[in-house]
Amino acid sequence: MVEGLRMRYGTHDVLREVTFRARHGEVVALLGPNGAGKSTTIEILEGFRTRSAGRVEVLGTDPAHGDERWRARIGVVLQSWRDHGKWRVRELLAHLGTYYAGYSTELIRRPWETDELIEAVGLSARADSKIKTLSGGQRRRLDVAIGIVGRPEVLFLDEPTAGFDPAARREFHGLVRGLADVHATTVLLTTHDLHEAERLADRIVILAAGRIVADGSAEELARRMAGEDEVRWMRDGRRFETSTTDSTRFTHGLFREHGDAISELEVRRASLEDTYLAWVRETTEAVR
Ligand SMILES: Nc1ncnc2c1ncn2[C@@H]1O[C@H](COP(=O)(O)OP(=O)(O)OP(=O)(O)O)[C@@H](O)[C@H]1O
Repeated sequence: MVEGLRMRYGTHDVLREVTFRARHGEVVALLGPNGAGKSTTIEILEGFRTRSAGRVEVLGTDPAHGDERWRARIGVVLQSWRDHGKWRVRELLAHLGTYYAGYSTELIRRPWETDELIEAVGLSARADSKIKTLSGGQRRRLDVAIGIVGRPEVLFLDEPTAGFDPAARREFHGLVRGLADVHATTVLLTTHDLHEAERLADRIVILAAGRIVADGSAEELARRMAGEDEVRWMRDGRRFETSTTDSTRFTHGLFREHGDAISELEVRRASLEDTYLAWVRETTEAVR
């Protein structure tokens, strides 16, 4: 839960009145362009940054005052573990898991059993490999395994698929969906990619220039983001152009009125991406 969150660096407001909520077991994508404030938001929720104002709660606790028990319930996927190249996958995960052993609850046994975890992230074939020999995609899976070894109730992923090829991206989406659907993990991830957010998230929160521009399911946003189509045509040797939210109705009217006099009709539908980019542009210009 985030309410009226603000973050200021010096005189620069990076987050202004940011408010949103993630429900239990939901995948929420924080979507926005570079510099929108996504990482800042996620780092405040992880307890790694101190906010300037507003209310924030993760699992009922203010992250600024989260104790070890709270931290054991949170998973954070950081950048790759480059320092542990000589460790083997199973070895590292078993070792990191020991930190969580004292934090089991009646419902959740911590840590995740090492081989089960390795299988869940699709690394069984590499369980005995040294980390430095993993491919980029496999390394990212290991990063996720490290983030979830304590069976977190909430998982934070900051741009998890940056640098992935399309196949690796799709597999990764399956992994994240599985965590939410099978293990009821609440997931908050950041991305620049509208299509990724649409495919993966139950809810999309669009952030631009430190403000929330929109918040809803992909379908809700698609409905709200139905922007204006462009219609072009020729009549009596003249070129016409208009924008309309209902191009079908408009062209019906056009033919009813002018019939055969219409030629070279063109309809260009606004894509979700056009509207997303327009919203981001408007917000960014408004705060300048
Ligand atoms: N420690 C800091 N000191 C001053 N300004 C900062 C600091 N950290 C971030 N900023 C500024 O805050 C703004 C938001 O940055 P943030 O990293 O949260 O954006 P982002 O949406 O995650 O962007 P990206 O997609 O590029 O990672 C940027 O203008 C950035 O320059």
